[in-house]
Parts: sequence; structure tokens; C-alpha cells
Amino acid sequence: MIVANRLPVDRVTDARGRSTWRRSPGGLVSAIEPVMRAHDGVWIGWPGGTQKFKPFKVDGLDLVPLAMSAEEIEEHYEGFSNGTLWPLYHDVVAKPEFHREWWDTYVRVNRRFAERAAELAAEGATVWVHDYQLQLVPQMLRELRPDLRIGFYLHIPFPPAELFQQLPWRRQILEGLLGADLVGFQLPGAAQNFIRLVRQRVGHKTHRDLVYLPDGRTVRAAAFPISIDAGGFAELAASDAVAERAAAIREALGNPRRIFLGIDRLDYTKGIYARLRAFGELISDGALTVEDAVFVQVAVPSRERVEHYRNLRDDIERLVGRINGDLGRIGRPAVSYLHTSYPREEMAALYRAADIMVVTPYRDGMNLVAKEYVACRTDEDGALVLSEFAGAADELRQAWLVNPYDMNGMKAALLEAYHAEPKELSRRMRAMRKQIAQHDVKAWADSFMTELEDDAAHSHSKTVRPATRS
Ligand SMILES: O=P(O)(O)OC[C@H]1O[C@H](O[C@H]2O[C@H](CO)[C@@H](O)[C@H](O)[C@H]2O)[C@H](O)[C@@H](O)[C@@H]1O
Ligand SMILES: O=c1ccn([C@@H]2O[C@H](COP(=O)(O)OP(=O)(O)O)[C@@H](O)[C@H]2O)c(=O)[nH]1
Repeated sequence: MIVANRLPVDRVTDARGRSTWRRSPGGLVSAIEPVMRAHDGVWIGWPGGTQKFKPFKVDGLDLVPLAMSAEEIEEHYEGFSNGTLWPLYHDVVAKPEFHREWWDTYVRVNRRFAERAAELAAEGATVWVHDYQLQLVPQMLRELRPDLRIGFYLHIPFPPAELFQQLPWRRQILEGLLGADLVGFQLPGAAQNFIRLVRQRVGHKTHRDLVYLPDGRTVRAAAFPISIDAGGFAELAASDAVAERAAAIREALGNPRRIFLGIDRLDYTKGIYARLRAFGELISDGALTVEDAVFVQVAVPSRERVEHYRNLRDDIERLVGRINGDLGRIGRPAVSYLHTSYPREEMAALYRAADIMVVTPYRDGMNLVAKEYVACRTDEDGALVLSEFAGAADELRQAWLVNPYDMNGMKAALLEAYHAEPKELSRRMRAMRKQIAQHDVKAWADSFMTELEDDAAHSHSKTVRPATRS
């Protein structure tokens, strides 16, 4: 059983005012969907909006929608999840807000998720809870159903103690997570942050990646870097339909020498503004021309009722207007900006068309877009410019790694990638493709589930605690 704030589909109102289902935005859904397809099981999540739906099937997936009221959306999803936790866990890139009524609603919604999971899970089932919106669910669920194996996975960074301790409810969150048998993170540093906080703030004994609870249970915290369906993307990218579409995209852009590409949810953590500024400066400096280079930026609408996100959209669109107004020529805008979301086939065509993929978040749990680009470059060409602060940078070491706060460094990397020789490109791309092929989403899910099952056996049989712990 999967328990996540998001279902793979989202109820939205289209341009004509009709309600329809749309694929949910973001990497959590991209990663879990292929895993659920390969297994039996149900997926409990919020279907978007306030409407109540009965359990239903989509493409063979069993979905159990859990409705939220308008107040819950405002206080749990937009408020505590995305106004408090999101910025706090992303290095305080924006200022987190702390409101007691948001916390109360977060607790209430977490309890409803836990109750629904407790009601539906079979005896001894494995329940995998996902992400920062549901950090209290493991403990609540364990209280209701001690027979279950419970795993938790955090898709976003877990901050160092110095930042986490700003949170007035820090202890409750840590205790909530400790309801799981296994707590997974994207990177080892996040797991270490968690273990250290548990020792300091909750006072439990720890040793390496294990936490020893007073009731004799042990909890393991470890890194499981998430990934993509690498084979599926490579196959799609190599198809005739995608090749034709990629050629059509290049043609529509006026056959520039090089296409730069950015694809992100419109989120202030993603560094979209800084990268477009860097590109604009390269043109105004004369290092690039609009005849030679175009920047395609896809900005997926996200969390549009949260003020920070609305302001960001205005800022970016003003910048795109200014760059194109100052530097573009007739039929040759410097930036081709698209405020929309595309299906997988179109994403593969964009990846195939792009010579330089630019991924510059200030902080990102993983960033699947970077991995998808690599998977789609079946000819072993193309350059990836990647922020050091994306989880993906730990694995994709052959990318042009940049610090998104360093404007000149970013400009230099974009230019180097632009001028790179084919031999250099293929040397880097080959190594990155190998990494992604060997560590795909199936390997990610298998390693988490294997560890969860081993861990549960280990923890149930464990009655005596070791004498030496640090
Ligand atoms: O559900 P939304 O509020 O619309 O946001 C979309 C998702 O954004 C976040 O995605 C993260 O998960 C990716 C896969 O592990 C990872 O690559 C990325 O770095 C993360 O930002 C969020 O964690 C999800 O809960 C949201 O559904
Ligand atoms: O128009 C779009 C833009 C993005 N995505 C998908 O959204 C996910 C974004 O995940 P990522 O980890 O890069 O960032 P997140 O949005 O989860 O923070 C990737 O799987 C993309 O393929 C998509 O399907 N259509």
C-alpha cells in the first residue's frame, strides 16, 4: 500500500470550466507510478480539489482518494506543507511561516490518512508512506495497526539540525517518523541529519544508521537515491515518432546551432530566474547570439495559490519579456517560454531536441528531469549543466556542475557546454548513462522494499539491545 499526498491523477477544471482528470505534477508521481504498475496494491492520496470520490481504477492502478476540505487544502497543503516545511527543508531559500492553526490541520489530515490506511491494509501488510506532507502518519498508523510493516520515504532534503530546530513542532515530527521501521532519504547526509536530531532532540540511543527505541524496536534511517524508468525513457526517445517530433521542434525554433532547455515546476527552489539571467547576459555580452542559441524554458504551473509561487511567476515572466524585448529579433526570441505541462512523449522529444539541459536548483531532493535527459540521450551526445545542490549531482558527476548562486560561474559553464567537442560530450554522457541504467527506479524500489522487509524481521526478533552505542 502506498500512502502519499498526491494520487497519480489530479482533479482540475479545464479552460471551459469542466472538471477533468489530469496527470499530477512532480517527480513523486513519476517515480511511484511505474513501481505500482509492477506490483499489486492500492494507492491512497488526495485527488486535488475538494470533491469526494469513491475508490477507482486508472490504467490498472487501484486508487483510494482521500478528500480535503477547502480549509484543509489551505492549511495542510498550501500552509504547513508548502509554506512551512517546504522552505525550511530547502535550506530556507524562502522564509518559512509558522502558524499554530496550520499545524493543527496538518495533524488532523495526517490522522485521516493513517485511519484510512489502517482500515484498508491487510493483516501484516507493508505500507509505504511518502513525503513531508505525511510525516506523522508512520507513528499514528503504528498505534492503530502494530501488525504492519511501515516504511517512510522523504523525497525532499532533510535539513541540518541548525535549521530543523526552528520548527516549533520538531519533536512531534521526529517521533512521527520514528513510527516507521525504515526511514529513507535521497542522500546519506539527510539520513545523518535525522539520526543526529533524534539523538539530540528525542534522546534515543543511536548507532550508525540505527535508532533504538525504549520499547525494544529499532528504526533504520538510510539513503535510497530515487530514479527513473531509464529503459522506458531510452526506448521512447529512440522511437521514430519522438525523433520526428524532436526534428519538428528544432525546425520550429528556426534551426539554431544549439538549443538550451530548462524544465521545472515553477518553484523558487529551482533557480529558473538565475539561469535565464545568466543566458540573457551571455547574449548581451556578445558571447552568444540569438541566431546561434535559444533557451526553451518549460515552467509547469505549481502551488499557484501560494503567494511566493505567484510572485515568482510574475518575476520570471517579467524577466523573459525583458530579455526577449531587449535581445530578440523578429522570429528569433532569445527565450521560448511555455507555462504548461507536457506528457511523457513530448518531454522525450524536448530532451532529444535539446543540446544543453540546464538544471540549476538552489536545493532539490533529487531532480528527475536531469536523469530523464541523460536516459533520452541514446546517441551519447548532449550536455548537462547541473547544480551542485540537486540530489542528482551526487550521481551525475560528469555533468558541468555549477553553483547557482555564482552568476559568472554559471555563465562560464553554459558557454563551456555550448563549445564542448563531441568527444568530450560523449565521454561525459556515456558515464552518466551507465550510472542511470544501473540505478533505475526499479532498483530504487527493490532496494527499499528488501531493506524494509529485512529490517522488519530484524526489528521484530530483536529483544536485547547492544551494550555499546554512540
Ligand atoms: O504535489 P505538488 O505540490 O504539486 O508538488 C509536486 C511534487 O514535488 C516534490 O517532488 C520531489 O520528488 C521528486 C522525486 O523524488 C524529487 O526528484 C524532487 O527533487 C522533489 O522535489 C515533492 O516532494 C512531492 O511530494 C510533490 O508531489
Ligand atoms: O511538462 C512536464 C514537466 C515535468 N514533467 C515530469 O515531472 C517530473 C519532475 O520531477 P523532478 O524530480 O525533476 O522535480 P519535482 O517537480 O518533483 O520537484 C519529471 O518526471 C518530469 O518528467 C512532466 O511530466 N511534464
